Amino acid sequence: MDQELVAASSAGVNPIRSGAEYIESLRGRRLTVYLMGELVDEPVDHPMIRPSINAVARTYDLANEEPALASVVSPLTGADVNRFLHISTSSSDLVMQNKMQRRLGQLTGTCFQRCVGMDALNSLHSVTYDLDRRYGTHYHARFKHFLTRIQAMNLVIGGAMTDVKGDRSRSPSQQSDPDLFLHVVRRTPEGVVVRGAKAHQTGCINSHWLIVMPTMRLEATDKDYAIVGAIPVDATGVTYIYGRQSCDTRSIDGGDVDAGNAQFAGQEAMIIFDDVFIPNEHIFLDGEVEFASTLVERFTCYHRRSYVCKTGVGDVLIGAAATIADYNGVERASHIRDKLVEMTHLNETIYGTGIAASHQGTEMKSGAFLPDEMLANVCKHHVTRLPYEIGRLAQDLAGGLMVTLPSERELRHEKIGPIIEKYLKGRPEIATEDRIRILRLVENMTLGRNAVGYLTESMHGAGSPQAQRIQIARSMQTDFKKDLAKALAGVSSTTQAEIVNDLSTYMARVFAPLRN
Ligand SMILES: Cc1cc2nc3c(=O)[nH]c(=O)nc-3n(C[C@H](O)[C@H](O)[C@H](O)COP(=O)(O)OP(=O)(O)OC[C@H]3O[C@@H](n4cnc5c(N)ncnc54)[C@H](O)[C@@H]3O)c2cc1C
Repeated sequence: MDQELVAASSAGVNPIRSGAEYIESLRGRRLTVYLMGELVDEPVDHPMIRPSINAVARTYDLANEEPALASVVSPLTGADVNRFLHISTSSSDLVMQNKMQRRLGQLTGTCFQRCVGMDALNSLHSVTYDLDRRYGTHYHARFKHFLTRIQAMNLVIGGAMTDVKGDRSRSPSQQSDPDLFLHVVRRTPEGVVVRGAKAHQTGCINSHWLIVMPTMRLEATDKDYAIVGAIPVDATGVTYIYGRQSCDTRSIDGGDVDAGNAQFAGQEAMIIFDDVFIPNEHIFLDGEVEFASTLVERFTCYHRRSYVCKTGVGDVLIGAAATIADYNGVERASHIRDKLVEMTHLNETIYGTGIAASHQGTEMKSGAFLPDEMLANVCKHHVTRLPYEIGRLAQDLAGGLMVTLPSERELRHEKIGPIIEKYLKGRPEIATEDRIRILRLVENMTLGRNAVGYLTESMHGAGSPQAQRIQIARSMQTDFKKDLAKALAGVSSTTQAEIVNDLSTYMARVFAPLRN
């Protein structure tokens, strides 16, 4: 076995052959992991982390249970390797990746955390090759050597691309704090030292190695940010700050009902790289700024009338989305403004149908007025859909941080708090805590406790969507509409005047004279 690689990754001395062996390979690594304001002693045994480890373990077991689906003969080792570590060399390979992904989704019902790594490996294969051809460098051979060893040991790779990014309107070298994108701070003959932070990192604590990559197109002034390298998960200087997921503490409440899926879960954490050394043999791009975009491009791919109440809630959500765009420094971007216009358009569509239902109310014999039945049902039917789209757009504007933020305990933590303050900064003049508060509000309204009212209650309150469709079908006067069409097309002898005289039910309300 490759003792150097084993030592560097703290995995066992033999290749990992099963999910159980994979779980054992993660023990005793002495990672620095903060969760809910405390250092985690052994992530493998933590009840909030373990379901995510179980999901990765399933990728190993599937390779044994269905080898044709989840393993493949590697041209690098000549042996069977897990498909997540294989470089696709045919469209069939790519198709088989998708089939394996679909199956694992069926088996775990969650994110099994290995796709970013797989996609990073596949994109780096061609990027390092093209780099060498352009510059006469030797990245491709290095990369293949690294991958061969990873395949032989059957390890998990995490793909660390997304930087914390600070003010989104500024490039890496224009940020008020240079560490808001991972960059090289020192060079030695043996390698480079990097500093920065990567956000939303899927399965990073469950991996053996991380591959850090630039997150966006870079300019000549961003040369030190153009760095791709492999880092063992337990490298000196690496700290993990675990993300909170909505309802995550249900896994420590006892029982296995309320968690919904007690066995499997995803995992995201923020990774702090505090002067981490990468030796030359694990560097796959260094300074070739124009290849950053090549890498990124190759890597990358929503109550009837009274439910107008939801438009008030929607106003708050639109305000939160506009605020986070402001805090991120992107408020003037045309697509951000357009999404705010779209959110407002959808919100006012609910209001418009609701207020029209009331406006077109009819007097009952008691003297009381009844809202228009058709329009009230159309309003509620919109409510079963449009808040979801408004929420989707709010999540779009919020960014992924709303679901991967560390807890308030980390924010208040003596040691980790200042790191959170530094790395979760958006526009420099905005307090990090204010940015976090708005992101938590969007999370609360679209995924947390108040999503109960804004989303699921909108779906089912005052009747589930089908109840409105039945009412709409009853009032939609299709025969009247057919007659209109037939008269104009000349296939009927009924005149327009005769049809107009036949107005009834909903159409009678539509054309009723307005009363002052
Ligand atoms: C659950 C989850 C798992 C993830 N796993 C991984 C992982 O394993 N590895 C990894 O590297 N990344 C991972 N990501 C990160 C993912 O790629 C990012 O969330 C995504 O790229 C968006 O970045 P952001 O979250 O920083 O949002 P932001 O960049 O803050 O975007 C918020 C909004 O601002 C807009 N915006 C941003 N910048 C600009 C600009 N300059 N001009 C105009 N508009 C702009 C965006 O279009 C969006 O509408 C994960 C994310 C999530 C939510």
